[in-house]
Amino acid sequence: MAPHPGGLTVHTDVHVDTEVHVDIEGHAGTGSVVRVRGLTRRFGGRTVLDGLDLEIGENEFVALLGRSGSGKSTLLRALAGLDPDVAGDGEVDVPANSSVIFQDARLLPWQRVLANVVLGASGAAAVRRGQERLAEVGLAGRERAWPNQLSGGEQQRVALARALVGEPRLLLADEPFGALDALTRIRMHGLLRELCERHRPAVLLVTHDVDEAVALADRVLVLEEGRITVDTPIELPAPRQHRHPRFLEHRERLLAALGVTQEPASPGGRPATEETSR
Ligand SMILES: Nc1ncnc2c1ncn2[C@@H]1O[C@H](COP(=O)(O)OP(=O)(O)OP(=O)(O)O)[C@@H](O)[C@H]1O
Repeated sequence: MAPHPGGLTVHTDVHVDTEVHVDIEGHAGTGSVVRVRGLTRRFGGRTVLDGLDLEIGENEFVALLGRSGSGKSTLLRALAGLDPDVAGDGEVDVPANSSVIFQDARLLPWQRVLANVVLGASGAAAVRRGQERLAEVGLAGRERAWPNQLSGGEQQRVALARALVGEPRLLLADEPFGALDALTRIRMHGLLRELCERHRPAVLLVTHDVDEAVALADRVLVLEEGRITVDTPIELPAPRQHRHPRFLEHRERLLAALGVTQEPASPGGRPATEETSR
């Protein structure tokens, strides 16, 4: 993919202990959408990110796992430019055209669904793009609804439509399906993959759900003690079946890396129909 034509360079040198460089630019020639070197984040005396390195390629779907409190959201916030206080002799390079989605949809309650998707943009082209994205997330015909007339899953679909309306090069997602019931979550997995295959952003998905990571990602990372300690490609035939032996192998290895001891597989456990359309 060609470098983003509207690439913009912003240097935010934050002098806390030392300095960190946050470059938001086109990355001509690097082949990476995200490039992080030596990122450190401290809260008081506690070091949460400790000289972390990370690279994400064009169109790559990366999932980030880690125990609770390991710093996943802290990393995502730093990449999203939402944390002015990152410190260290580090570099964070992310594209200017990035989007973020969170566990809660964060829609504006006083704006109708379509206005929430296009957020401030006006004109026929913006409206058409918004309508297209809404149709892609299965909400055609709901453009004039108010957010509180939608279910939690539908609101999250609107958030996804909004995140993709500007064709971002990078989509940052912080536990976007964490608040949804199991069935809705599986449907959203299929939808997210489909949309990512169509719009081709690079994705960093923060999740605590190992199955979600293995079902969706091209690569899974584990964050531990401030650094990426596991970086593993996931190669599985599509559609990904949760009961495929290689799915279970990845799952076991990642659970072990997270320090979770597995119970023996129960025959009546996960339904055989669970799959993700990728
Ligand atoms: N603004 C803040 N002030 C002080 N400490 C913070 C702040 N934000 C995060 N922390 C601390 O940094 C650590 C990492 O938090 P973070 O939310 O990044 O973890 P996480 O891996 O996303 O956790 P979870 O999976 O539970 O959401 C935690 O110990 C948290 O208490």
